[in-house]
Amino acid sequence: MTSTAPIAIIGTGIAGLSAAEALHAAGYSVQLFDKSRGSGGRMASKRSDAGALDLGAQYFTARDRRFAATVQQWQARGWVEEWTPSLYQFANGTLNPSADEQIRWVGKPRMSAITRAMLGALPVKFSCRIAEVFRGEQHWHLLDAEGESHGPFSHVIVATPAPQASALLAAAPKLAGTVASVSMDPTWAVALAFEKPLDTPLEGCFVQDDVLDWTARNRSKPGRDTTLDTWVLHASSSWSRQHLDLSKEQVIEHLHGAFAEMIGCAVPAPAFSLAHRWLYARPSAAHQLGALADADLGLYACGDWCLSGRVEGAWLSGQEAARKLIAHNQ
Ligand SMILES: Cc1cc2nc3c(=O)[nH]c(=O)nc-3n(C[C@H](O)[C@H](O)[C@H](O)COP(=O)(O)OP(=O)(O)OC[C@H]3O[C@@H](n4cnc5c(N)ncnc54)[C@H](O)[C@@H]3O)c2cc1C
Ligand SMILES: NC(=O)C1=CC=CN([C@@H]2O[C@H](COP(=O)(O)OP(=O)(O)OC[C@H]3O[C@@H](n4cnc5c(N)ncnc54)[C@H](O)[C@@H]3O)[C@@H](O)[C@H]2O)C1
Repeated sequence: MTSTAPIAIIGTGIAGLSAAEALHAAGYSVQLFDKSRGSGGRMASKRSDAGALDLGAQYFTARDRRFAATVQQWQARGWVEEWTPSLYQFANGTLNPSADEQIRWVGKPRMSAITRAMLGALPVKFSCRIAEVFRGEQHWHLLDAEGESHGPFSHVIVATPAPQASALLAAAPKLAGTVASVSMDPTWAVALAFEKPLDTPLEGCFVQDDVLDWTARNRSKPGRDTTLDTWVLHASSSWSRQHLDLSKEQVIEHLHGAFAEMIGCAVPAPAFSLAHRWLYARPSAAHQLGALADADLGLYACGDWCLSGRVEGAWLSGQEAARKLIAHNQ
């Protein structure tokens, strides 16, 4: 397809932005869309009375050579820093230190700093939920939830969680079928902030119990607001699924209780609390899809669900979508 129309990218999480960066660097023009008010998706940070809180991705590792090289560049630009928490694990009702040698990265001063910087000056429309992707005679067009049409576009990259991608890929039934077979698990996240620091050295903890999966001292990450002692708690996938429709107040109460039982020090009532439900937090299983493409049509899909369900997998999937698109147009 020869065209000077831009490429539409739906989703400004790390996968969509990874694809956007690669395409922009190769000389293509892109137009991004996101239903949210800002970029980041599951790497977004919530601004709150207790400062910015990382409610989704907590840190990320870089095991792939290409991703590791990119993270080095991010570090050189001041977008990320190593986080070296005092790590614990909680299993069989016992809390134990669990230090390791793994390098863990976080965005600085908040997780969303990475996608904010990647977005730079690329054209984007926020608060724009795309409801339909359809093809005209020569080009693609997008219809948003308000009924407004966007286009023309030469290609479309769908970079949303799999369950949100199915409907957008209806023009390519094979891709839509593959996406429909990917299921994703929810995660309830709760943030608690205490006036007085809790009397514990713990800064990150892998939890194996019925309710929790993970807890972290948000303010132990580099560059965070330290006025209050802020904590982020993640419920396990199974608990989250079983309690999907609980009110936020009830979720806070349950997770606060489980946290107090686990942490081994006095936990007062928090000065501040909030809950957030991630409906599509992580793929139920890892896949080896790379990125999906119907290159003849010009429709692509990428996201963490194509690979590992982690920040690294999402970034790699975005790179793969861009690579496939560029290769087909050479
Ligand atoms: C609670 C939680 C904890 C996690 N912890 C870690 C961790 O510690 N380490 C790690 O490596 N990974 C972690 N992850 C996973 C990591 O956050 C994801 O793998 C990664 O951020 C996914 O990026 P993505 O670009 O594929 O998708 P997303 O970040 O979900 O981006 C998709 C974007 O598409 C937008 N969108 C969706 N539908 C539409 C539509 N119709 N129109 C317009 N826009 C739309 C969304 O608003 C969103 O911005 C965690 C995730 C969660 C939820
Ligand atoms: N809650 C959600 O919705 C999540 C969605 C997607 C990912 N989530 C968590 O992200 C991290 C990232 O995984 P990783 O990059 O492979 O990191 P890791 O630090 O290597 O941890 C992987 C896994 O190994 C166990 N583990 C690692 N280090 C220790 C340790 N020092 N002590 C005990 N156990 C350790 C632990 O089970 C880790 O989960 C990962 O945590 C995803 O769960 C959440």
